[in-house]
Amino acid sequence: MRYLSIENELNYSKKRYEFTKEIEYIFVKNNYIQIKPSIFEDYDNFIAINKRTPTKSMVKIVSDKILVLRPDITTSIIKSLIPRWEDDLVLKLFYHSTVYKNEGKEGIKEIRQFGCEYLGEKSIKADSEIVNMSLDILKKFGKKFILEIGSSNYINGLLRELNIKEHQENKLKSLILRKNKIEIKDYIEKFNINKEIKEIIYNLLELNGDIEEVISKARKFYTNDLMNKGLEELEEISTLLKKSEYKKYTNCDLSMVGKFDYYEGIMIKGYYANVYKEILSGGRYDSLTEEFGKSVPAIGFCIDVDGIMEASKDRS
Ligand SMILES: N[C@@H](Cc1c[nH]c[nH+]1)C(=O)O
Repeated sequence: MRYLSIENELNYSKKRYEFTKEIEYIFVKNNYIQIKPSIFEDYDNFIAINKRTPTKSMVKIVSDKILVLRPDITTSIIKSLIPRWEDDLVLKLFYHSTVYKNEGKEGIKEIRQFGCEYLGEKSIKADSEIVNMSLDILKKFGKKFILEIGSSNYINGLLRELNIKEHQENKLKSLILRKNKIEIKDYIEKFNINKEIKEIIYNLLELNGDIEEVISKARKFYTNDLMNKGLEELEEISTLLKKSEYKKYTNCDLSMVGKFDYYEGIMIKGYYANVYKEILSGGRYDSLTEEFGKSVPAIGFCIDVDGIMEASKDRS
């Protein structure tokens, strides 16, 4: 961010400080404990787990081995806690930290994040708390917002049917992420894919809207076991939302692709009408914990602090 003057920069810092206190308050009120994640990640370990993160976007440091300045805080927390995990532990953690991204000519971007992780709780109780807390935060800082809900199980189950190579799947995911219908169609034309599956992929971007309607629309198409699991998880969330005043601020998007590959279950993304980018993102990621030796239920999300500040210009 470029400031006009020192005075402007200080005003911005002051405002950011006040905002961080307000966000912090929401986590503390819900019994989350603050932690300070490590700034460094082992480069090889990180890319082995997060295959879709472009290596050129990482800020590398050469010491005895190659390290990176953390591109993701969730990976860093899980790597540190899971090897010491004791059965039946339930932890609710939050952090206020920075992730680093190498943007080439534009330089290194420091992205200030707030985030939380709810670990050790498998049941819908955790999913529900995370969805509600993300909506509490979105509501606090702007008038027009939406929480999109997707399912990694649904989309991964669908892509599994294509039987394509990992790099081809990643390419397709990036086209879906950009919601580029024409390119998606052109790309899958090349493969020898069953007609029914092609039909779902062509219609994937339309599987978007009211959660109940989207689930029933998706059920009319072919589904495999993983896709069904995804729809069942969404049904649970949908049942909870029915009773909530927040339902009108939610939307289901079955074409949602997570920023990271570790999601396994529901995914969420939060947007404000007056900010062009995603402000909040997260989801369930139990499988990431298995990479570090133990299967622990895990769900969380992060918020872009500067994005929240931009959105709040519209705050009532
Ligand atoms: N670390 C994720 C957000 C998240 C937290 N917990 C789960 N997901 C991100 O940066 O987008």
